[in-house]
Amino acid sequence: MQLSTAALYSTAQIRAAERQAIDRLGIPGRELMRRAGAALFRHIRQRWPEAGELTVFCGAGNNGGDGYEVARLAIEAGYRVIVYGLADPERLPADALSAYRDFLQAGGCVSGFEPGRSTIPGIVVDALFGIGLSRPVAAAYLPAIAAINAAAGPVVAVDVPSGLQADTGCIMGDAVAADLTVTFIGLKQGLFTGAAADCRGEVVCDDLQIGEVLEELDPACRLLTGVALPKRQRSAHKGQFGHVLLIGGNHGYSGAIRLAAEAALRAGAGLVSVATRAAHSGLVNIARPELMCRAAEQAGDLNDLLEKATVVVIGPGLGRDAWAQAMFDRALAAGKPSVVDADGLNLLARRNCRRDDWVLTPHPGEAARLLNCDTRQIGGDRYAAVAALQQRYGGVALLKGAGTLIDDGFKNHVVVAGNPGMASGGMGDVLAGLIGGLVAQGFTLGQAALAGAQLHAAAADSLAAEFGERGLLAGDLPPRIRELLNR
Ligand SMILES: NC(=O)C1=CN([C@@H]2O[C@H](COP(=O)(O)OP(=O)(O)OC[C@H]3O[C@@H](n4cnc5c(N)ncnc54)[C@H](O)[C@@H]3O)[C@@H](O)[C@H]2O)[C@H](O)CC1
Ligand SMILES: [K+]
Repeated sequence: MQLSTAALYSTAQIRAAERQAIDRLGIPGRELMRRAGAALFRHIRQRWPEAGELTVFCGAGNNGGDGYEVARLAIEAGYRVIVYGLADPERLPADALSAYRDFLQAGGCVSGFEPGRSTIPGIVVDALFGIGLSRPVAAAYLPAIAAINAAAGPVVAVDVPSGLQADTGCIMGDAVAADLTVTFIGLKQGLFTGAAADCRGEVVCDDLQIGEVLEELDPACRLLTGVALPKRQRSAHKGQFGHVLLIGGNHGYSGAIRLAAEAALRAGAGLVSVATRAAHSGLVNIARPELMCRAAEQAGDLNDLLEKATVVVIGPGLGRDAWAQAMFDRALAAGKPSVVDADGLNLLARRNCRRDDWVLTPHPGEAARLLNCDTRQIGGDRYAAVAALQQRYGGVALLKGAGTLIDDGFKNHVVVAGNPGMASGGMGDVLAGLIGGLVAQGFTLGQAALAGAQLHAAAADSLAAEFGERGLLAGDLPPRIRELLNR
């Protein structure tokens, strides 16, 4: 399996790279800032070649220094430039203070920002905060963020959209919604998960010519951008592609297990069996005769199915009643590689056991139950949450949501594909079945989770591009997944 990925870094790693560049390569911080300003201006001119006006909002740190740099370059290029200083420039840190003084030297001047009165013409540059934002944005800055978001012109975020925490992707009170983020040195992990999807716009990275320093760092995590599955041998037969057993579809939820089972088939599993309520066993394979369907009303009804299964997917439409508990306990006792989703996770939260041979696929609410915390805490730091899930329950933890995270205990990956059209019932069932179908074919749990999450989101993006996001149905995905995984 071929994965296409990009390195993502923590702010601590970016700062370490800056220090290395300064100490080991002998590149002064002020020079790095000059390069940052030049990169910013280059991207602005490339993207908006007709523009001639810039409004720059500068904060109290070196992010603000980058703002003064780009303002100076714009003045020197003949742009009309307005700069709003949200903090006293004379108290800027050294590199930024030097950039500010060069800006004045070039004929620039700083205005005070007056909400509702100050004009914001042309391209808007957000240089309020970068990687230095660590706590909720101070109230004095909120009107400026609101004004930037209300501006008519395109918004360019310097390094990180201000208000977005660069390690967690959490919005610290309010955040700039940028059309373009020009980030420096390396991609920050917080740009690609959680609420960052509403702030980052398009992201371009300029390494400030110190990329060599980053290469020595082990990236905090990796951005998954593509997956390619190996071609099949001509002599292959279905026995080589495993047998998925899906357990779920309690009263009122037969559709969930049906969606998961179809996804397992479309993933390429050799055989797919469904164990569900007797009342549903005749329904689930209507219009999908390839599915084998068995009534299971007590634990013993699973015995022979578990024996034959390569992988078990437990949870879609399972419910939490006595039947669900019996199915869950029996399935776990079989000790087969498993994908645990939906109510399977809610039952697991009651037991809190740890294994190495399962993939857990919670959404934030299920993750909160598994970690006995509040859903807000999950959103507050999704990276910490997925790591906590993996450490506590073992195996592979996959935390769904914008910027799905996958932690296999060794490496953390982020899936940047996906869109709000996926916020509809059954999407999780399809993902669970897809991952099960990939495990059945011999991919490791980690590979199946990564490829499943990527293919699932990429299929949703492909369909949304063709038909729009609203009205995208979980059942639309399996055929498109099949197309993508054969490319
Ligand atoms: N040579 C270099 O260091 C380079 C830095 N680059 C740019 O610098 C920023 C990081 O700068 P830093 O000064 O560390 O922090 P920030 O400017 O991001 O912001 C911190 C600044 O804002 C104040 N602050 C922090 N949190 C809050 C808050 N919640 N409310 C209000 N004010 C807050 C804090 O006191 C500081 O004054 C990096 O992102 C790059 O843009 C260059 O790009 C490369 C060279
Ligand atoms: K910024």
